[in-house]
Amino acid sequence: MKGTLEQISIQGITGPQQRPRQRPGVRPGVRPGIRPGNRVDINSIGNIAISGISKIDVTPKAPSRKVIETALKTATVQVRKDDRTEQSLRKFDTPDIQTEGFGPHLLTSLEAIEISENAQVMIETAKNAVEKLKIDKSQRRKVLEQIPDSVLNKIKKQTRCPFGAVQCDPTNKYRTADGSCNNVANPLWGKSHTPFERFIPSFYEDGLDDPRATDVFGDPLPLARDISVKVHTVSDSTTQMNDLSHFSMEFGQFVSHDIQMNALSKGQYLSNLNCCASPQRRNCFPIPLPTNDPFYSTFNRTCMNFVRALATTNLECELGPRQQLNMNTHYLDGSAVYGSDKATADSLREFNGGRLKTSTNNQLLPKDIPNKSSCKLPAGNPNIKCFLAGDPRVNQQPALIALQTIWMLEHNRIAKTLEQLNGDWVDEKVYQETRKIVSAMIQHVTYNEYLPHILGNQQMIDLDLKPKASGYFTGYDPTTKPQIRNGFSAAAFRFGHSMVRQRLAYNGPLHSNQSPLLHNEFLKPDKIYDANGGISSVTRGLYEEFSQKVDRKMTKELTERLFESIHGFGGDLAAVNVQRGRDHGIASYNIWRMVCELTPADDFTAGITGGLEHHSTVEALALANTYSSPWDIDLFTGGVSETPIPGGKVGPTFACMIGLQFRALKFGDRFFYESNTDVKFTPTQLTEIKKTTMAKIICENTNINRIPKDVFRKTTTSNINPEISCSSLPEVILQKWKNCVDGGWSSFVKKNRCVKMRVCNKPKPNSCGKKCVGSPVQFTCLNNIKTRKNRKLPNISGLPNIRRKNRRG
Ligand code: HEM
Ligand SMILES: [Ca+2]
Repeated sequence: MKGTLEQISIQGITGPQQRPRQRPGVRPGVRPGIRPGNRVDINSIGNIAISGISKIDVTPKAPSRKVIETALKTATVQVRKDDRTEQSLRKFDTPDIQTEGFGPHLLTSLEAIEISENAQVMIETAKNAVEKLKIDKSQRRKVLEQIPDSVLNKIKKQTRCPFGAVQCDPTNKYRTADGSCNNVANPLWGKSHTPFERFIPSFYEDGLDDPRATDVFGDPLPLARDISVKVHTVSDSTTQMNDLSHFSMEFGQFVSHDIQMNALSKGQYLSNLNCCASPQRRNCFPIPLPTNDPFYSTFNRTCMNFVRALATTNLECELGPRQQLNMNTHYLDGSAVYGSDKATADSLREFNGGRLKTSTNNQLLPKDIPNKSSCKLPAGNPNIKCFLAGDPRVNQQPALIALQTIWMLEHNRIAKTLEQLNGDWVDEKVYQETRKIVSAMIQHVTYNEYLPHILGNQQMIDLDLKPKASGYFTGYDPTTKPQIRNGFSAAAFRFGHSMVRQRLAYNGPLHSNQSPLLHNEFLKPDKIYDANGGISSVTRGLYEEFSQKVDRKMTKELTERLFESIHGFGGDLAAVNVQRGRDHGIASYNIWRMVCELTPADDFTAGITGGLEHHSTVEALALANTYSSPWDIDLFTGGVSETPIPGGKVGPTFACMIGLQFRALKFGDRFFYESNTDVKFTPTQLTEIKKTTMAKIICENTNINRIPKDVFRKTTTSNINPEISCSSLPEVILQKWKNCVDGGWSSFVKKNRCVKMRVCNKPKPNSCGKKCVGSPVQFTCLNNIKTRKNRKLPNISGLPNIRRKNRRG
């Protein structure tokens, strides 16, 4: 098995100097990889590839302590020098909204920048050490893995590893704001501001840091923009889906914003790097635009800004390849609504009745008065402001604002009811219980409604992703790493970009439709305030329209006009996706096929095993016209252009990667809503949560009163998915949360002079089935009892277990 990967790694991926000039003719027989079902060990998928790839040769010895210490000294000087260069080039930096192509994905936190400052030294140290020993690029990572802990620990101390210990409260029944302490043994797993995990190791040009750049023949890879033009850009309007609604697209983006936000590099004082003006800077990786570019050449543009993601070490702060930082909690935990750290969470709270802050008659998200989120405000209307939510990208476009608003309103609706039901609950209790319910609802809608449409029923069953019709899920596995995987974030889950329509519909075609082009709506909150817009009309527009198919094609609104302020100067999201994959050292498409137990392509022949097996002729041709070898295909490009699997919307490679990620998010989350862990819902509460549908949540929080049962499918006027009355949709009965506090004890009653006992009777029986905590008996007059044996226990009816236990002593 390993031999197979060895061959491929030599021929396909390890470095230009080792690559043959002819096509790699490898046809491995048995492939290591991922099998469906319970045997999947998500954590070890990377190891399969590591063990295979690293056996290329005998691994040279790890650098000695002395080499590493010298490397560290040099690195420290180097990073300081780089810092000075950055200072001197800061004249090129621009503030957010004045930066061409600025979008809220560039809102990097100060915390991320601080983490990266430390990491930069570690990565430079690693590079210096392997260069000093003249270690081949293909073996650098492996060599660094051999460094003994004693040496590593010393370096870690010197460079102050930013991923230090956290204090956990073992009695906390709720998720922490930053996701820490979810996994008791590994409290940092899934915390915000920690690195993305990897399914398989990185594939950097130099083995550690430089973006993937050369093809299997040693020539430069095709330019990201060329790939976008030849594979991803099409004239709009032709590739509608025939079932899923545009709401499916938007929900995907909302889920994406819950589980990940990549920290991108910034210039001095949180301004933006202008990489076209200063490409030599350490985090610049601008996208060249070909002189014959069909669109940008008209505007004489030759370069598109692109900044690298901030560098970090891995969570263990080891000396190794560059990693990237997730600023959000990795868990699917409602962080897009609540925030990914305590300060943000607090800033969004009313601190009254458990509610979240609102604006505009409690109908809209709170306003960002200092305008830190940098959206575009219309002139002459001072009431219109950008919005605030748990995820800073909320203002990116109105459909996202609408969904963010709906979930915030759902929180406040539930909080109000819980407060009414439980007069004795303080603000904190209402907030946390409501947050627990809302996070559970987000998870339920994702696993019950959204994912089956994307992955198809079979993949849901194979990976045990389907919620049970009733009862608990018992598969919580504290050894499963929940973290978002780099390949998922930088490529696979970006499949949703292909579903984006050219136009955003307000009110929907069944109701006086208005459909402006998407680029006109980027960063604009005004329609949300508008009587003709508003969240109801945006939401209706989403389920009354089809989404675009998941295929290689993306609307020109995204590939030519992303966040444009002047026509011709917008961005290209397809090119950015390709460039981001290279920036993160994501392995090429064929490698991921192998990881997923699919046969890699040796040639561009469509539809046959060993060729582009899961591509149609037209898609294969587009790839053949772009790449010299199928071994070079970028993961985003190769994956998004696969023919969808039966019953799903993405091809087999992305279905595998997305499926495994959501499996990790289910099996590795102690707070997963369906899980039978110490923080579980009561059985009756879980039954209620499972009644949640996205349609009902929309009904509850907008002025929509007729809606299709499945908003992920486009509504029709036939009887396939017709609009029905909101009142006919099942309701989550919040009464099941009434007084759901631990039971209360009666006062102690003395029995037989020595033993006191009490009865669990407040309320009686407890309305949500919770027991009293602690022992019903207490021994107070031990001095009256001669020996334990002699102790006479009272005959407490209904407590047989306790008696037996006490007898055993
Ligand atoms: C109008 C709709 C959308 C727009 C304008 C948009 C725009 C963007 C932008 C500008 C980025 C940052 C790219 C980079 O610098 O690497 C991004 C990242 C991403 N997008 Fe979208 N997107 C949209 C919808 C979606 C949808 C529907 C999905 C998934 C179903 C999705 C998934 C992702 C993912 C996974 C990332 C990487 C996130 C990260 O690592 O921070 N996006 N998107
Ligand atoms: Ca999260």
